[in-house]
Amino acid sequence: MPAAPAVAMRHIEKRFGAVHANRDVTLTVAPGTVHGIVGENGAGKSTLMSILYGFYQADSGQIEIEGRPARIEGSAQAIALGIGMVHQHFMLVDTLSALDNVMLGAEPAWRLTPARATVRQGLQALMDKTGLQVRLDAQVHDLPVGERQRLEILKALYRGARILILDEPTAVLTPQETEQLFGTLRALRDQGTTILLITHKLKEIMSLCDNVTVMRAGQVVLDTPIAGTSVNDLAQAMVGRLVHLGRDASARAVAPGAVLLSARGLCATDALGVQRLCDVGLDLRAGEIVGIAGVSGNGQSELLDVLSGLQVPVRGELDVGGRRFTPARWIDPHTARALRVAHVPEDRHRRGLVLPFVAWESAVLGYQDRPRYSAAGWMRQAHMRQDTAEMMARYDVRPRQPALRSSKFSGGNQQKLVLAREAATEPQVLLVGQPTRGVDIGAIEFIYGRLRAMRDAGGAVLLVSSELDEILALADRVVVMNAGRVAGELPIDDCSEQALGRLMGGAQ
Ligand SMILES: Nc1ncnc2c1ncn2[C@@H]1O[C@H](COP(=O)(O)OP(=O)(O)OP(=O)(O)O)[C@@H](O)[C@H]1O
Repeated sequence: MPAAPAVAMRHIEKRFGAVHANRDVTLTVAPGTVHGIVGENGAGKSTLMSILYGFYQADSGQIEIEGRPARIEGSAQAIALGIGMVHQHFMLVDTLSALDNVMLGAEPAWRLTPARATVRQGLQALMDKTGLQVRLDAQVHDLPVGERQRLEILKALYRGARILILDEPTAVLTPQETEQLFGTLRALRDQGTTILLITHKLKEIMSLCDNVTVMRAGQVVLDTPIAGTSVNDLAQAMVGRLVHLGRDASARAVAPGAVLLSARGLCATDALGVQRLCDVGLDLRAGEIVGIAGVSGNGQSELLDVLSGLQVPVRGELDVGGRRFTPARWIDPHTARALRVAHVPEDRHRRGLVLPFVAWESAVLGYQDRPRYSAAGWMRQAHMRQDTAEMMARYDVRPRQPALRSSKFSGGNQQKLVLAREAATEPQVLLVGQPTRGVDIGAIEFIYGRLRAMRDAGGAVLLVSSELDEILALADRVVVMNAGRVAGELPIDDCSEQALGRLMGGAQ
């Protein structure tokens, strides 16, 4: 007799007010397999997994775990059933050590906290078995993202997870960290763990998963073994049409025009005084997209921060909008906007939006003192709402509700809202970081179209992305950063993954 499914969710229904997030969803996951869940932003993937983890309760439907009916009313019950979840935004306490993070909340209610030595021993054994290496005594805020994620997985396994849910685990990882994670997940699967993986990266689904479920508008539209499908089939099932994400050869930029932004000799340090940018110079011309490639953490984020006025460099010069800035009087975000320099930040939660604000408030952030939005000290809310509704229609932000809190939109829809806001002022220079992180392929195609349109209208776009495919699809020339310096620059026609990879690794 075949083993019972590790997870069977049947006829799951979930509504949030008017939003029908899950409609009659049935999902069956075989034990010891990696099961992918894909779908557009807002398709209902996170909702379904949150129901499985007890974070939300379904309005109706049944759940069976390893063949037994289960009522999961909270994460404690999910954990008791052997379910673990690694969220997109990690649930760790930054100021505690890795070891303390595992101990926190792991103690059973009926007895005292287990001794540190016992937990340490248990974790060490798990690390040896799974290859998930974490420095247990380091404080979480000192750990790189990949190591924090390993800690989250380790924490779930330590609590006995046999079913592991990962929500877009690679969105924040470098390609190397992604490879490492996949190695671990394959090993865990071979040891019998069942893995549910939400991702927007269809190549990842093809390389890692045994089966995949595609969701669209709250429903399951395809459920298939990987062997019977392809990236194109999945894309078509997700968005209902063919998607083109490659280079758009027919729409190459005309020859670039005047220099719109010029930076020279930028040097910047972080809060601890460590040098992050070292003598970086850059010109952005009208009608070009300049891609900044590099392994994350090599100065790209600091470059965006310095150019957008969020950070003052220790040395360097910036010419933009007919003005020159030096560290004594550096550009600030307000001035940047006045000079038609817009910024789509890498971290939409911390810098792009104010999550408790409703969408129409987030959609005018930074622009609220424009005459259209403020008169004699009063906010002109009607204009803000009206413009937000138009932005939402133009950028297909779903649900189209300007009065919904920003936090209630799915990640991809939040991203579209930020981009819509920054594009609304028709900037001359657009500084954009990780524009499609967590965004579905249909929306990626749309965002690529918007960025190209801004370039074709004579704007200059600086694109920082950790996705090499994205840079190759969009950029007209590519600047590679390594250790805070410009390691080299290549016109797009000379860019191969190998050539870029060499520069990213520090070769000249
Ligand atoms: N707490 C909530 N209150 C109101 N609406 C919600 C809530 N959580 C989710 N939604 C809505 O339910 C729908 C499904 O959202 P969900 O987060 O499950 O999508 P998703 O497929 O995971 O999207 P993404 O890929 O962007 O993360 C969306 O329309 C979302 O706005």
